[in-house]
Amino acid sequence: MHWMEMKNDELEKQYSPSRWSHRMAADDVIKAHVKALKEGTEQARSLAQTLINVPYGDGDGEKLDVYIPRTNSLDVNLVIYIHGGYWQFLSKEESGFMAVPLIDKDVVVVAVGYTIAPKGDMDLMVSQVRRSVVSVIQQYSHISGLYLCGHSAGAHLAAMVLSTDWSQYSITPNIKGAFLVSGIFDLLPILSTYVNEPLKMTEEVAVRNSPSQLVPQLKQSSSGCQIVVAVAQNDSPEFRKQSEEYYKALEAAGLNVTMEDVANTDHFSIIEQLVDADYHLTKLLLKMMGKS
Ligand SMILES: N[C@@H](CC(=O)c1ccccc1NC=O)C(=O)O
Repeated sequence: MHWMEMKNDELEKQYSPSRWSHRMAADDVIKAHVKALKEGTEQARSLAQTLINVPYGDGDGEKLDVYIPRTNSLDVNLVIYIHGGYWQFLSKEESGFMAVPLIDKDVVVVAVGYTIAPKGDMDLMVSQVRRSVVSVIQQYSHISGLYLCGHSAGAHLAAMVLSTDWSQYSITPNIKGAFLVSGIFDLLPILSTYVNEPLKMTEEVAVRNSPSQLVPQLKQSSSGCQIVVAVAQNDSPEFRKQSEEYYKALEAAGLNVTMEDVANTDHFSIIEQLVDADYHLTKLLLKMMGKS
């Protein structure tokens, strides 16, 4: 069924990822998610050299964390991770969880902070992640490749970075690859749901911040980027459709894109498992960077 034909309670259910997990009750899966991300981040902070709270702008909350490998290699890749949480939950403080297996392969991991709603609005968050990427490139100009990874709302923000008209910025980033994990690429369906309560997006805001509307701009700005659209087997039908349709639009535009339907995962485990070096998506990310 198309989202426009759904009753509001069905639409809200489709956009409540926790209600589709096969592992636990809705409240428990969110609690377990936050716990897993926190513990993973603590582990990474204890094992890696870190730079915490590096500013990328003058605004409140415009800070990022860097997880640094112990290496003498000249071939160092960098992954910028953009956290999820419906643009209203989570922060960079629990977003370093995937650093350990990457650091082991000489990859620098950056976890970006941005101003979640209700303090921040959609335009601000999009502007922040774009500026964070510019700042990282300016500080780490010697890296051999820049990659993006985002989960859920963070996959939306990563897709918005790929869709940037960089003429307004001081440099044009060369993003080699992007992992868009369980993302939302069309914001119109959530306008009438609880998700939009703190965001207070108007239709105009939702349209200008929807990657699905910006595929021609992405084609111009990120034609060389290798894009992976990953979705969980147990994501809701609407979430699965969002990924499928965005993948098809990128494919039709001639972009280098692949779709990964990750078996035995839900909206939360699909990203939590990046703490594990043997997880399918960890291996795929390292393979993309030529590291295995
Ligand atoms: N109402 C949402 C809540 C949610 O998405 C969420 C809540 C806390 C932390 C992260 C979340 N989502 C994805 O990262 C849900 O049903 O899952």
